[in-house]
Amino acid sequence: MNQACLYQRANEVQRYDAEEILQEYAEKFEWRHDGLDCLLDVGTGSGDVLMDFIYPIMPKQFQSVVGSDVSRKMMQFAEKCYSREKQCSFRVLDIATKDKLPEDMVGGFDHVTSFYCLHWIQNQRQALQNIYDLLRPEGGDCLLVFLATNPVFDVYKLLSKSTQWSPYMKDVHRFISPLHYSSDPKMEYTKMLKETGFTDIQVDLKEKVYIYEGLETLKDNVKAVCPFLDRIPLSRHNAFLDDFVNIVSHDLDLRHIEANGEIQKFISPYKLLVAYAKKPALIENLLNNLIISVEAEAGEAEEKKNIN
Ligand SMILES: C[S@@+](CC[C@H](N)C(=O)[O-])C[C@H]1O[C@@H](n2cnc3c(N)ncnc32)[C@H](O)[C@@H]1O
Ligand SMILES: CC(C)=CCC/C(C)=C/CC/C(C)=C/C(=O)O
Repeated sequence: MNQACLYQRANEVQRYDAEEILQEYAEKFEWRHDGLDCLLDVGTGSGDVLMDFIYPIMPKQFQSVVGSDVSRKMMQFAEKCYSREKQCSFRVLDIATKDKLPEDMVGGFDHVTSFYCLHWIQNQRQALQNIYDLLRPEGGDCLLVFLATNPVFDVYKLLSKSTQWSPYMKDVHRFISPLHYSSDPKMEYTKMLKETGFTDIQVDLKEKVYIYEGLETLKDNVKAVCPFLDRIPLSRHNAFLDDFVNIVSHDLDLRHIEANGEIQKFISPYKLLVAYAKKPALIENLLNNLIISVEAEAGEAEEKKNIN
């Protein structure tokens, strides 16, 4: 991710989706009876999505809203912009960490949200386990929104094969959504949520299209999120972006030129995965596990009976 201010200026599609998803799913959150809810947002970035769309839906006397991100620069930027807001703080946190989570965060949240972050992570199971552990032992819920597929990943793949850019993109697979090539992202993610211990799972896969109005709009969005630009000498950025646009236009055929031949639009068909799930209360979880093991034993006994 590149400069927080650049990202905040070029995140229209992320903002649009966050606002739309929260309008549809906010009512699913199970707020605490005492209203003293704590929410953690994962992959908060520059903070405007958290503060403009999530912060306003918190209960009146909520206890805390914590933005988190693996990028220290993003958290410093968000801190500078929003630290005056009540009960709001920002933490550096790698949601895919295999290390121990910060002790003061484990089991500390009633709700975890994440918007346009989890497709940056290959180890989805580790991220889900960490999200599960960050929720309270007495239960909580999460709303996770990220890209299952996006043409940008196909562009990255093609660019990584070119002699010019391959030296900077040898690890391109790290930046392609782990569900981009999945035949059934919804089933795959539902299975991962179940295996992590989540219940009341609702996973939706939303087919969407975003239209980038003009070449500079597209290039600004690429500059804001493309992880390879930081590795390429500044003097070659324009060449990279031109090759990016050429692939979009000619290889993927996603450019539309208006009749007058001047205005270019770039069409981005993508699939957004939206997952809501609950972490059951400890006792409920124990009962769930007991039911699962009893059912498994019953199944084995039935199989043995049929064999004999
Ligand atoms: C596209 S931005 C999304 C920001 C904001 N949620 C929004 O919707 O505009 C993705 C963010 O995820 C962060 N990110 C990437 N990998 C992460 C990880 N392993 N743990 C936490 N944050 C991560 C990036 O640093 C970046 O700020
Ligand atoms: C036409 C086309 C290929 C558009 C894609 C533009 C673009 C830069 C999409 C970024 C998707 C992404 C990884 C967003 C994010 O993580 O916030």
